[in-house]
Amino acid sequence: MTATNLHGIELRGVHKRFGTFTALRDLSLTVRRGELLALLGPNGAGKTTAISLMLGLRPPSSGTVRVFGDDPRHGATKVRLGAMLQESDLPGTLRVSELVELFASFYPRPLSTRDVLNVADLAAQAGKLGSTLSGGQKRRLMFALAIVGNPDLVFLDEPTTAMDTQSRAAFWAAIEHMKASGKTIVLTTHYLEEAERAADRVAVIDKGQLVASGTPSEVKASVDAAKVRLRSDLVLAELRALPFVTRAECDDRGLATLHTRAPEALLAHIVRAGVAFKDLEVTRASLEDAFLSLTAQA
Ligand SMILES: Nc1ncnc2c1ncn2[C@@H]1O[C@H](COP(=O)(O)OP(=O)(O)OP(=O)(O)O)[C@@H](O)[C@H]1O
Repeated sequence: MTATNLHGIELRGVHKRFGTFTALRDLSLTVRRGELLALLGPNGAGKTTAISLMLGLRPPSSGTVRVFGDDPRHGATKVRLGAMLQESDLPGTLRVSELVELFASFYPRPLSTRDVLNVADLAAQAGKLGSTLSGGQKRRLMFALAIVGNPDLVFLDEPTTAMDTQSRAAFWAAIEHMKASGKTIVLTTHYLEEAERAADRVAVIDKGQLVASGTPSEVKASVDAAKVRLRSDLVLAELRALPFVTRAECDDRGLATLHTRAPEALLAHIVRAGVAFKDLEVTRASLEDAFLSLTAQA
């Protein structure tokens, strides 16, 4: 097996232009087999465009896209992929189970309709017409259609939008199950706490460019990852001069906020220097804080 084949997906120097507008700029990204990658970015960042390239729905303007070492537009690769896109029209005259069966017929080794309806929490709606489903049920149906072909690689574009708490829990349980069986999953979401919990790696795209990638912890550590709050006799200039401090503020009641990537080292220095302090509070950045900082949306 070559190094390329070890990758589920490999994008190299990908540009995608729509007329004069550049939606993706020099995007290089790999997704390893069996991992869950969360593609994050503000509205219009280029996430859906990137997914459409990985699915082979569109060619890149330049650069290369490989899925399981091959062009995703090849038929042999296509049948290994499943996708749940943001907008999809379905024939409203077919029942849920009929739609699942129809999609199953496109694939060489599909899952059983019964299993898929159970996994997607849709067993109770099996006899309903597609057009009569609620918004959340429609998302669950789209999920069912994405997985019925038993794909090795699944793309899920904002899968949990419109799902209620119970559907969301069922969805994440299904994802865990798919991960455990070795599937590769790429999803986009605006729910960063979900990405933080479920993703092996995240990639943050802003204005068509990759601005960060790595495990959620690595991405958090790439920004001012923690805030240390305390009261001391140090004045603002002294606080700012402390090692490991990237930024510092002080409110009018003397409570200082020190931004740092190394809260432990900063505190060790403060203690060693014999600085007296009280009201200590250390807060780690969430993935949401890192995202806002990376995409300058704060
Ligand atoms: N077919 C197209 N023709 C022209 N511009 C397009 C086309 N498809 C996408 N774009 C533009 O490319 C940019 C990226 O769009 P894309 O849908 O990939 O963003 P996104 O990150 O998925 O956003 P969202 O979070 O809102 O779904 C946007 O500015 C969009 O208007």
